[in-house]
Amino acid sequence: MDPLLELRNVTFGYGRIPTVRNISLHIHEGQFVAIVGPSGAGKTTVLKLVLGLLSPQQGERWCARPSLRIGYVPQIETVDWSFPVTVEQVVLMGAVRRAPFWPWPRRGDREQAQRILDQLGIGALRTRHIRDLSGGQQQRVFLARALMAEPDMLVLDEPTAGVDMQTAENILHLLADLNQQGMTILLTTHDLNTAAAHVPWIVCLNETIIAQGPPHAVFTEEILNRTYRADMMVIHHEGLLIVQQRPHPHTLHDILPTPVPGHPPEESPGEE
Ligand SMILES: Nc1ncnc2c1ncn2[C@@H]1O[C@H](COP(=O)(O)OP(=O)(O)OP(=O)(O)O)[C@@H](O)[C@H]1O
Repeated sequence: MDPLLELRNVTFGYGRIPTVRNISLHIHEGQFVAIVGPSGAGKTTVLKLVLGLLSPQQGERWCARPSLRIGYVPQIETVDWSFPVTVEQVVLMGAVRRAPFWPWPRRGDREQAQRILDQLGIGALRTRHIRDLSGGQQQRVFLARALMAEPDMLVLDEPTAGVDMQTAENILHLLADLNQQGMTILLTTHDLNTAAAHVPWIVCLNETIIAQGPPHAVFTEEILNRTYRADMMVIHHEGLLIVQQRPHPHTLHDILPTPVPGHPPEESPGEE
């Protein structure tokens, strides 16, 4: 089967030096893919190449059809919150994109927005101001906006950034459910453990693709060390894969005070 979208040996740089090199990525219909890698590895850059917001300097972006609709969920940190809008207004912006010549929401659109919000577990927040929501709730609102446009594929930049572990788990679970219903999903994340538990195809990126495959195949110490250029540790526990950076003994030694025998450590100033 042909992929829905492909990057073919793509190289791109913002300046003269390439930011990402020789990226070959196939996204097939119904796939659920996570790009992982350290800060500055080029994850967002690859998403922008997939979205067509950046053009390859070498290689090419190939789409199965020109009408392919991609729903984009940006990093919530990049959104300007001073704009006074309600949850429903944000979600309805997705419908405007779908029918750009009809700027007013139709009753059917309102009902669809409510259905999507209910599906994402935030139906009760419809009239709330977006600024007053938690990070996890805001993330769902932007996911709802993307779904409102009835996309063929969802692209999410760091959907679990800035939320607690439980919320991150819920968001990934929700995306896994959408994928089960047939949605093609590509995301970036720093959260290796949640990705290992929920995402069936992982792309390890650091300027170029170091490896890609199912979590058990790519989350090895060798591949992670090359991806993160750090000493990574992989633990298999009760069927789960747990990834952690190995604590550096010198760092710990530098941080902790050396205890003097016979003298209890002093209490830090300012603490009651
Ligand atoms: N618009 C831009 N102009 C110039 N350089 C940029 C621009 N956007 C990103 N870069 C640089 O390109 C490199 C890759 O950035 P990118 O945002 O793709 O990384 P990332 O893996 O998504 O990082 P993070 O995990 O921190 O979000 C970084 O060194 C960054 O400073």
